[in-house]
Amino acid sequence: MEATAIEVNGLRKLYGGTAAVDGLDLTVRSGEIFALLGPNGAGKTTTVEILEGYRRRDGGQVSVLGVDPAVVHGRGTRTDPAVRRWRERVGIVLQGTGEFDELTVGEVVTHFARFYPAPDDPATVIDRVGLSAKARARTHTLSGGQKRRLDVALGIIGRPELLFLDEPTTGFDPEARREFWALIRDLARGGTTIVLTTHYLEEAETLADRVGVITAGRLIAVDTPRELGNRASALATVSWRTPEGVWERAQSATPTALVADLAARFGGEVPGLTVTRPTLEDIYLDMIGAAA
Ligand SMILES: Nc1ncnc2c1ncn2[C@@H]1O[C@H](COP(=O)(O)OP(=O)(O)OP(=O)(O)O)[C@@H](O)[C@H]1O
Repeated sequence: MEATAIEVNGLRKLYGGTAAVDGLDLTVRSGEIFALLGPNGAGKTTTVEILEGYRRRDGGQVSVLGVDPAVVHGRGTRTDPAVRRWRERVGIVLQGTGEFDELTVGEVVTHFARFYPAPDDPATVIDRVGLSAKARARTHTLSGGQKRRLDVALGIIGRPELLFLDEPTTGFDPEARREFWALIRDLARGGTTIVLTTHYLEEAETLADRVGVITAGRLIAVDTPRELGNRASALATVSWRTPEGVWERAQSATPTALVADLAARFGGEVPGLTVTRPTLEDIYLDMIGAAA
């Protein structure tokens, strides 16, 4: 397996002369969960679809599992064994399986399994995405969240090395989202590299080894969720309640010293004490605000 799953240098994509992706550099390591964050229209989907081989690019170098995805656009590539082999190694979670409305969940997953040389067992995959109770239901009868789970099942049935998920948990209820996160972690533990786009900062924080922030077609920051934008060393906010019942708050670079001081002042327990650092969402919003 390559140490680097995805390498992108100077990627450009123009729509009618306007750059939607404008010199984007990106490296995704094999085996990591990488989350792409960015406001609406930043260029996330365009970037991901170029990596998947679904869109052509106008400039830059791209390597996905050691292959330039642009090969899929060449003549006669549908039948080229090397291109087919690459496609089998890359899993994509598409939105919607409309044309299979009349088939059951089990039939659709079994049908997709036939496209792959060494697919997972359809019943196991249906169980993993939490759709066992719906295995015999026609897909047009599924709820929005259940359809999304089916999309995920179709993305992983071929046991891909690299899985792309574009806003995978939109429309999920909180419990379904947590189950989905467990599934993604499980896939990553099994060695699958995962690239996801999301607008849920909690999702990025919980799942991602690293996050990348895209604004205006460029990657402006990459780091672990804990370290992004110097988050780990950002000022902490300490708040507490005075004996008179008034809430106080102070920002501090040395919150431990402040808390020790308060403990001494109160002679023990500090009423209502909390120490917080900026959330990933705070840092992210600052970052895209500054880039705008
Ligand atoms: N087929 C297209 N034709 C013309 N412009 C397009 C096309 N697809 C995307 N764009 C434009 O490219 C820019 C980037 O779009 P993209 O879908 O990549 O953003 P995104 O970061 O995925 O946004 P979102 O978070 O809303 O999904 C936007 O300004 C969009 O209007």
